[in-house]
Amino acid sequence: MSDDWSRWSALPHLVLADPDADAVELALGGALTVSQQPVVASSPLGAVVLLDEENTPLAVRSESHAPLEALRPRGVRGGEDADPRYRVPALEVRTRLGGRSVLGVLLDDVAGTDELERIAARAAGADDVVLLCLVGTPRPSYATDVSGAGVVRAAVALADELTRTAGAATTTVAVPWAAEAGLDRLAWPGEKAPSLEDIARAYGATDVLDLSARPGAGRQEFAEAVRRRDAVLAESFPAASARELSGAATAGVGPGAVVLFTGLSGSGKSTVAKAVAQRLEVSSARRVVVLDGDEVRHMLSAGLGFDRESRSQNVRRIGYVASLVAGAGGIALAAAIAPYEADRADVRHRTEAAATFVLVHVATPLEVCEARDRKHLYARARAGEVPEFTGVSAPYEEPHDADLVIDTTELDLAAAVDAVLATLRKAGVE
Ligand SMILES: Nc1ncnc2c1ncn2[C@@H]1O[C@H](COP(=O)(O)OS(=O)(=O)O)[C@@H](OP(=O)(O)O)[C@H]1O
Ligand SMILES: Nc1ncnc2c1ncn2[C@@H]1O[C@H](COP(=O)(O)OP(=O)(O)O)[C@@H](O)[C@H]1O
Repeated sequence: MSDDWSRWSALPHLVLADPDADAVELALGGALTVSQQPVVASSPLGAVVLLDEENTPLAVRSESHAPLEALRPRGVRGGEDADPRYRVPALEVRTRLGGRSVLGVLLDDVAGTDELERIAARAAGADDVVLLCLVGTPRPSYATDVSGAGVVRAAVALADELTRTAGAATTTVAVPWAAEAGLDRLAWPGEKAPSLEDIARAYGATDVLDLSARPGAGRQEFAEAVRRRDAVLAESFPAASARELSGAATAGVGPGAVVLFTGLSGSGKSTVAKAVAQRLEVSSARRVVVLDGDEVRHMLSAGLGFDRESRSQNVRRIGYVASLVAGAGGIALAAAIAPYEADRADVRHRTEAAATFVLVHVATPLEVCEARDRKHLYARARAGEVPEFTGVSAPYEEPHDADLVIDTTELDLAAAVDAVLATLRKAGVE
């Protein structure tokens, strides 16, 4: 990893769309050969710093065809699929399994019983099975209702069962790639793009079973059952009755909640919000949406700056969308600096008209946020390169109405998540 920020910060920056950021992570993890360094189609020639959509610097390329150099530990991005227990780089998995006979199974959806049987049959004689879950973007069109994190969770449970029944040690790995992103993205023009099988071999597989890119028999039956259910609801019930019936069968009843995480840049808002989302996906029947300030600024608030008026608009827009999600029964986890009391109050009032509002102050001290300086913004703000930077040259109005205050210096991530979930439960949201 290169820590020499002054060397690369002056280079042109390129924010990558998710499939390109996946390609970069795959390359940094050692899943591609040197000639298959990802192209990142729109990349300018020459030296460039590559960032993900959250503006986190991922890698630097010192000249057009030079290999990428990681700027993040192991090149791993954030996000709900990025649980470090499973998001292990190809090289590390390959090294761990070196010299053994390994069945690599490519999965991009939850496996059915029929697929489990195919894996067990093919695994006979193998020392190891690696379940390679393709968690990249976009999700395959037939499986968009299960998230990458969901596929990993189901595979972990499957791995335990396979280890017992097939007798081969089974591990699960989240692979930052989506078959639908197009393998051509992974090689320079004129170079040979790798196949999915090549990628599986880069993770140490000596035999490959590809179950991706098509729904299994059970999955097709399930889709058919859902279609039938929807048809019965439409034909045999008036709309209002159908809504109640399907709502009772699939989701939490009644309005949901907005959780607004406010605090300085680097305090831990996104990390805690995303971890809470991951836990709620398992424990709650409600749909969960994360609105991350940094990401929102690419779309909903594109073009807005960091002066008081722009921040105010940004936070109120986030609050508006979040309150719609909550009014529809979902849980919106919004992470934004939201430095002004008046804007936070606006979000509270808007939400409380239809749902529950919880304010979480992520009160990690400025010195700690500045020491973390994940995006090197504090250093640049101190150098006068980033004007109006919260905590340095722009104010942060401490909240007096927080439902929960957490300092991520004192609380580790799991404890912070527990505290947020307990606060939600206390507010009556499960
Ligand atoms: N001047 C200035 N001040 C504060 N932050 C800055 C600034 N310029 C860019 N950034 C980056 O933008 C992210 C904060 O955006 P938010 O939408 O959360 O801010 S706000 O609520 O509108 O104040 C923040 O991301 P996080 O670190 O995730 O908080 C910064 O990466
Ligand atoms: N207990 C903790 N909770 C959350 N983040 C933590 C914790 N300890 C260390 N960190 C680190 O602090 C940084 C917080 O960054 P981020 O979540 O993007 O903050 P924000 O969204 O507030 O800017 C991450 O690099 C994260 O790994």
